[in-house]
Amino acid sequence: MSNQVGASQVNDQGHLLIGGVDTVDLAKSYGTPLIAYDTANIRQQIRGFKKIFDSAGVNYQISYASKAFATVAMYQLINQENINCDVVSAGELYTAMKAGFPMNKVSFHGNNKSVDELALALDQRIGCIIIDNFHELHLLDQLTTARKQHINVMLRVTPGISAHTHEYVMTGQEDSKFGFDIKSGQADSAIKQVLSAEYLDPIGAHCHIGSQIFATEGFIMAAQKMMDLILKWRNEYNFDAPVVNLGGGFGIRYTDDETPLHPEEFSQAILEEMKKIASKNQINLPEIWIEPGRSIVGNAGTSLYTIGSHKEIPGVRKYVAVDGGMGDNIRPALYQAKYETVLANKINAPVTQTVSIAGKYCESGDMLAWNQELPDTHSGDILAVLDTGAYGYSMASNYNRNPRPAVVFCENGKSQLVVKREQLEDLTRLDVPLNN
Ligand SMILES: Cc1ncc(COP(=O)(O)O)c(C=O)c1O
Ligand SMILES: N[C@@H](CCCC[NH3+])C(=O)O
Repeated sequence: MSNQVGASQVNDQGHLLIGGVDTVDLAKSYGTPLIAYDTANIRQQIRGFKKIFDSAGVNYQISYASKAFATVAMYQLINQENINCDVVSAGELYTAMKAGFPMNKVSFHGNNKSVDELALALDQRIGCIIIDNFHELHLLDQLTTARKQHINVMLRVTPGISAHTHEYVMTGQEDSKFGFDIKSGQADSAIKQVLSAEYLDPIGAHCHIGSQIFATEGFIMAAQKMMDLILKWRNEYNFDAPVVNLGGGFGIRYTDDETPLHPEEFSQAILEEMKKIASKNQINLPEIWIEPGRSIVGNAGTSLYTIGSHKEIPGVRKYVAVDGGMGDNIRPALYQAKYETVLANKINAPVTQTVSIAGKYCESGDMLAWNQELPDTHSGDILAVLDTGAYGYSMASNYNRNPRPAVVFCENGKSQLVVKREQLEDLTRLDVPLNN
């Protein structure tokens, strides 16, 4: 059994518990594939990020990067925990609206926001638009001028930091599609344009160096670059940026050999560095924003599947196939992401085999996990893939016309369905038959 499952997560029948709920019961009640969240874990992560800033009494915002997992119930939970969120599309913004999330606590990211998306953000009077490029700056200037409507804006800049992570999720390096480049002076031209735009109210600068980052060094370097930038803006353009947003990217443990930092450690490192630079330059500490996504929901989610077929190639490999796969978790296929699995209905049974977990999609690359040490497996057993809470459901697809799974929240021994399982009729809902 994986070290990631503690004794408190197993009941007398040897079944895995999530938020105190028996996963075998969850599979029976809601069917599989099913993504089950331990919502106490989500709350604990959020409170961990807040703790250090709260005890230091500084101004800060935790803005949940909702691309990691965005559903109505999730925005409601985030609101219960009284933090902000960021969205990257009209779809995420709409979901937050449906959840009754306070629009003044939303910021909007994206490297190619459409006119309609910007207009929706303005209609909703959201808290802040994080401008990514000159095209967007121009569009937003035109829109706000036509409406005579002010909006808070931040500039997303690329600080030129290459964080050690998968190249597809690196974003802070110079050669990136995101943000205004600092080195070549784009960030400076952009702030000048914002300062001369009547209805754009600049509140600061944003950067995001990448995702699944394990060390604090990258964030410390980012803090230095961002503070250098706002000091330059202060000296050259007389603009005192009230906010420095250092983005998200805080790494989590997916496998036993990974040892990520706790939210408190990331908050502490960022706060200390920002304070040090502010005091060295004798300026007030700006409000610090961070945007964790994965680290808020990643470890809280578990995907439950029912085992179906087995295939053993003697001397080569044994495949165990489950009733989901790349449609509900594309990460192994896309990033070679690694996960650990347990047999949820026989968690204490002795390990007898090394198997690889195959999905049901028509792709050889549709594998969920390789070389897993598991007890004997039979069709009908429930397999749990651990730590799938971030970028699993939010990147789900209907490939092969498989319906997307249901999602439940579990806390204090109770479960609540928060996303229904897609039905076959949902798959053709948008199809238009030929008319001749
Ligand atoms: C601008 C921005 N902020 C925050 C995040 C959240 O990142 P993570 O889920 O790694 O914390 C991302 C995604 O990488 C992002 O692009
Ligand atoms: N989708 C990625 C993270 C990308 C973050 C978006 N900027 C993942 O699953 O790891």
